[in-house]
This record gives sequence, structure tokens and C-alpha cells, in this order.
Amino acid sequence: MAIDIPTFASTQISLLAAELQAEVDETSMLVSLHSPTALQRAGVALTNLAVLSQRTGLGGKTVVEVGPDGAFSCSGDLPEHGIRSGDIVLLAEQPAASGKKREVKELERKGVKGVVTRVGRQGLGVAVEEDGEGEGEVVGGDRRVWIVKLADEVTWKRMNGTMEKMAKMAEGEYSYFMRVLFGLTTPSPVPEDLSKDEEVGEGKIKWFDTSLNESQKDAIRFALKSQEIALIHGPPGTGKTHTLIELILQLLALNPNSRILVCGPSNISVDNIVERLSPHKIPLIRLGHPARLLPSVLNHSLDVLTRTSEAGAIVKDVRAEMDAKQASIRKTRSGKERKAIYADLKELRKEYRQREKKCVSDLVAKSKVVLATLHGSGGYQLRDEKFDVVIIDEASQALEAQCWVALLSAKKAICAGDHLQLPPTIKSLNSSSSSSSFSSSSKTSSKTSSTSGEKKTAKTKKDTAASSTPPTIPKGATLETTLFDRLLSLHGPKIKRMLTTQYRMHESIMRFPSDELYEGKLIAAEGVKARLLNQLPDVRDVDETREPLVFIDTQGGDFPEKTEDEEEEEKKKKGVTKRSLYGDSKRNEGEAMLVREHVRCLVEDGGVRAEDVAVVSPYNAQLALLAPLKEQYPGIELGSVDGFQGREKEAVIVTLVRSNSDGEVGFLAEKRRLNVAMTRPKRSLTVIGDSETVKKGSKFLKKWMEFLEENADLRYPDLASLTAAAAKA
Ligand SMILES: Nc1ncnc2c1ncn2[C@@H]1O[C@H](COP(=O)(O)OP(=O)(O)OP(=O)(O)O)[C@@H](O)[C@H]1O
Repeated sequence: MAIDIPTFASTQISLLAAELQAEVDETSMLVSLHSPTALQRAGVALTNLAVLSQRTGLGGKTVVEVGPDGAFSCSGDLPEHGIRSGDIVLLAEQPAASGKKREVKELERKGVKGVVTRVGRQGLGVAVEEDGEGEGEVVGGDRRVWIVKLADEVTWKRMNGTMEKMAKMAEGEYSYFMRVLFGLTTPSPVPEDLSKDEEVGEGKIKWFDTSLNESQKDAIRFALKSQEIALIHGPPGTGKTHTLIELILQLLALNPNSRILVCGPSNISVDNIVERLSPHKIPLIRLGHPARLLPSVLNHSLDVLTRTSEAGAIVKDVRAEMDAKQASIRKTRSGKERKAIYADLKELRKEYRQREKKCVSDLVAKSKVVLATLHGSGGYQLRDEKFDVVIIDEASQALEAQCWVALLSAKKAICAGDHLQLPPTIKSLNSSSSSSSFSSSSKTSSKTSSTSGEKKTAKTKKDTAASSTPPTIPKGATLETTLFDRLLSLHGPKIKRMLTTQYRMHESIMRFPSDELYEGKLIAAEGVKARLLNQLPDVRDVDETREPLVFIDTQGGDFPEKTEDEEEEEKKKKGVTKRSLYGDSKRNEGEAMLVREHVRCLVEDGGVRAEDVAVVSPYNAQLALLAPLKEQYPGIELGSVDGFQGREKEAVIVTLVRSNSDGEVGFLAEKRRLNVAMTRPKRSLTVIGDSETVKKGSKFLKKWMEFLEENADLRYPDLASLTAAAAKA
């Protein structure tokens, strides 16, 4: 069904506003209720830091480097934390650990906002906002500082700006591409069978990578032939990125004059492509702050090129002057002098920007392929640039508004993704019921931080609603509907090609997701279909390393789940009043014991390296319970399902947690979450769960449990002997 563009845009604006509000409220709630130390443990803050230095980064921004305050760290290393580059943070003087309530607003007055540009073992960099009040206050003295994660208003502004533009466009301004993407017209037809001859465009396709499989070749032919839109559906491990690289090379081979913009929702998704594209020696440039990029792609980063290229020479002297000024701030004690330095810096920054702009536009104009995050593509560097094709990787993990930042001036788009894995995570209340329970996640932040697919507490939700006035949003509209989803339901499978050979999982691990979600079309590549743990170097042949699929069924009621809040209630009775950060997240002590025992068998008896093992759970409280495993088996990873999307491991243990007499399964009912959970392993998947409870959750869950009962190495644990063994250990 066609969609009215202004209505779409204004709905997005309302949804985005609600989302931003939810994020802001969540931060406020966390900050006001918990001490800096507790926030650090939850992955949203870093405490006891000292300002180490300041320098000038891209855009003339001041980058403040912070590291552990010597008085609090012997090793000089940062403690375990959940701050990632790209996060929006507040850098402020650390409040005393009093029981006093803190307000975010008050903290903001005392500090400066910025973007984390670099995260290292011993410190991190924050590019601070230039006009932040009190800038000198924070970075000047020798005070102890901390950083707290804030809502990402920068990304929001870009999306909102794009939607506002769309809302205001007159019908005559819509491009053919836009009309197709909103169903006002149909996509130009693409010949059904492209495989007979290799004729595409002017000449024959000569494959750069001859190892491509048929489904990959077919997807590339289709994407080359399509005029406006092509979706490349890549189930887990099917070589989506691999396919995109060949596609980019083919686009350029067919038309050496074409210019391509390649985007993804995260820095890592973009860097991944830069890394794989760079050996092909095509002129490419990566936009984005260099400190946020993988070291291996730095040579293509705009910032580095502005320093090293000829065009960059004119920028250099201003930068040097700015750096010298920055350095002098720390030496100055007088407020008056500092003020004067800031005024000089402001002027220099202006000049720097002008010179840099010229240099940047020269560099961008020379590049055939420009790569940036979706919101990065909305930066000033690309303001007047035109591209023949826009490619979006991981499109099913991006908000649609985010995609339009890159698509607004596009003529043709190719989107790769998998709508059967998790969509972007949404915090606002308007999301659909089954999946409304998920909050922020990022691929890199796994650990036991708060960034899993859970809402903190049911109470938080109500609090959030009460503290803000949500804008009116049409019924059924949700940010969770991605561009990928919407286009599929708008135009159907004719705009899509699916990759069908997967290069990750043992055949038995692949079977269920393939049959239930991918129409039975997945094929395990020859090299992976029978791979077992016991074939890895130094791994011994024991029960745990011999089986690709193990199901430890905890049915019978001996392994009940618990809610953190229930335990908090018990604590309260004993006089402990602080509320848990994990709220109503569930945990299951019995399952945790089984996880520990299984890890022990894999690593100690089987000789599997801890780095090759991951424990994945939908519930943060369960991960918190298992956290000591990381000390016992350094290198092991514990992650939320949401945080583990896009990752893989040799052996994965999934602990489902839910076990109750009501058959309550919460957000286990979300197929896409389960799909992600069960498709992470290469050689070994161990599922621990109560089949009785889980079966009641949904048809899909019932089928999964039945599949495991029939096909997995089935085990019924005995709690008494397990407890005895644990006590002995
Ligand atoms: N045609 C191929 N022949 C051999 N190996 C391949 C082929 N295509 C992909 N692979 C391998 O499969 C693995 C997954 O590929 P890639 O990283 O491109 O997948 P992806 O689909 O982007 O990943 P994800 O599952 O995270 O979406 C890689 O190790 C890649 O080298």
C-alpha cells in the first residue's frame, strides 16, 4: 500500500521524539537512583578519572583524554566498563559518593557533553562540545572526574532534520526513487532469470572473486540490474558483506565513472567493508572521526588524509597553533587568562574549519567510494555530493529515519540485511507488545552491562510515561518497522534475493532456524557442515566436544526462575533498601550452575580455549549471576542475545532462564531474538532451559523444544548431585 510521505515523516518525527524522551528519562532515572560506582558496574559510567591531556581533533574539536586517577588504579588500566566510542557522554567533576539524589540537569551544568572518540585499555578520549559552559571548569584543574552515558541527541537531530525535510517536500520534488520506496509507483521490472547469460549492462560479468556461490552471484546480478531498489537478504553466516564487496567492484567495473556511497548503522559495520575493500585499490574514503575507526582503516579516513595528503598541508599549521594553545590551558591557573585563550581558540577554530572544508571537499570529490555511518552521511562533507548508488549494510538493524539520512538524494539503493534477526532496539513505549521490552544494545557492548534486550524495570516504564508527555502517534506505528521490513511488505519478494549457503554453523545447528525461518533453504557449506569442537587443535574428544547440539532440559520444577525484584523484596525485609539495577530481570540459579558445569567440562575436560566459548542469555540478571566465570576462565564471553547479534563463537551456551508454572516466557517469545541466540555457534550449541515452561510460550518455541528433544543430545540434570558437586568445587 502506498504511503503518504508527509504523514510518514511526521509520524517518524513523533516516534523519534518519544524515543529520545525515553532515553533521556532512562538516563535521569539511573543517575538519580544510583551511585557513580553502581552506574559504572551497570556499564553506563566510568568513575575516578583524571584529565590527562587535550588536543585538537577533526572539525577543530577539543579532544580531552582521560585515564584512571593514579590514586585509584595501581595498574593504570581502566576497570571493566560499558562505554564505547561513539557514545554521547557527560564529562564532569565526580560527585561525592553521598546518598544525595542527583539530577542529570544539575550534573550537566557542572560538566561538558561530548562524544567518546577513542576507548583504550588505559584511557579514553572525549571530543567535547566547544560552547559547553564551564568547559574550563572540568578540564582545567586537577579534579577527579567521571563520565556518564547520555541520550544520543546528535544522531536524533540528524534523523529529525531529514524527516522534517521530507515532511515539507512538495509532491513535485519527489524523485522517482522516493516514489518507488513509498509505493507511489512500482519498481522498474528486472528480468526474472538472470543466470543464463552473464549479460548485465554493457558487458559480461567477470567475477573478481571466483569462489562466490550461486546465490551470491544471483544477488549481485539482481542488484546490478535493478533500477531503484534491491534487497539482499543474508541469513546468519551467508556472506552478506562478502557479497557487497564483489557488488561494489562490479558496479565500478560496469561503470568506471559511477560514485557509490556505502553506509551502515554502526562504525564497525562500515569499517568491516573498508577493511575488505581496501586491498582492491579503488579510490575510497571513510568519513567519521578517526578515533572511532578501526586502526586498520585509518589510512582511508578523511582526517588522516587531511593530514597526510597534499591538500591537507594548508590545514596543518592552524592545527599546530591550536594544539599549542590547548596545551597552555592546563598550565594556566588564572581564569582571566584562560578566557582569553578560549577566545583565541574560537577564532582559530573558525579558520581551521574553512581550510578544512576546502580540503575535505577536494578529497571527497576524488573518491569513487565514500563510506560513512548512516548518520555520518548527513554531515557537512557530503552536503552537495551526488551518488549513483547508495548501499546500506545491516539495513535491518537501522531505523528507517536513519536510512533516509543517506537516501534522500539517492537514485538507487541496495540494502543488505536479515529482517528475521533483531531490529534496532527501541526504548519508547509505542513499540509492539512482544518486543517493547527491549532497550538499547550495541554489538560491541556485551559483557554484563545493562545493554541487553531488557527494560530495566516494569516500574521504570510507568515512571517514564508519567514524567513526559508523549506526542500523539498513530496506532500501530513503531520505530521497529525498518525500511527493510516495510519495503518487503510493500513490494514483496520480487525486490529481494536471498543468500542461501551459510559458512558458519554445523548442519545440525542450522537445521531448525533454516526450516522454521528461512523456508528450509539454507545449505551448510562443505567446510562447515560437519565441523566439531573435537577437531580443533588441542581439543580432546569428550562428550561435550563431540556433540554439535546439546539440550539440557531442566523441566520438572527443580530449577525455578527468580526475579531480581523478588530478591530485593527479601533484602528489604532484612533492612537493605537500595533497588537493583537489573529491576525485574530474571535469573535462574540452577541453570547458572549448569552453565558453570558445562563450561568446566568444555574448558577443563575438553581443552577448548575459553576464548572460543560464549554464554548467551536474554536476561541481564542471569549474566550478572554468571559474571565470576570471567575471572575463572579469562577470555570467555558473557553476552546478552541482543548484544551478540552479528557475532560468532566456536561454542555457545544459551541459558533461557524462564521456568515457572504459568508458562510465562516474556520476551523469549520473540522469534527473532531466539534466531539470533541459536545461530551464533559454529561447532557447538548447548541450550539450557525448562522445556515444559518454554513450550507454552509460542508455537515456534514449542516446535523448537520438540526439535531439540528429537535431535539434540538430551540431558536431564539432577539438582541434588549438581549442588553436591558445586559445593565440592
Ligand atoms: N563464497 C564464499 N566462499 C567461501 N567462504 C565464504 C563465501 N562467502 C562468504 N564466505 C565466508 O563466510 C563468512 C561470513 O561472511 P561475511 O562476514 O561476509 O558474512 P555476513 O553475512 O556479512 O555475516 P553475518 O552472518 O554476521 O551477517 C566469512 O568467513 C566469509 O569468508
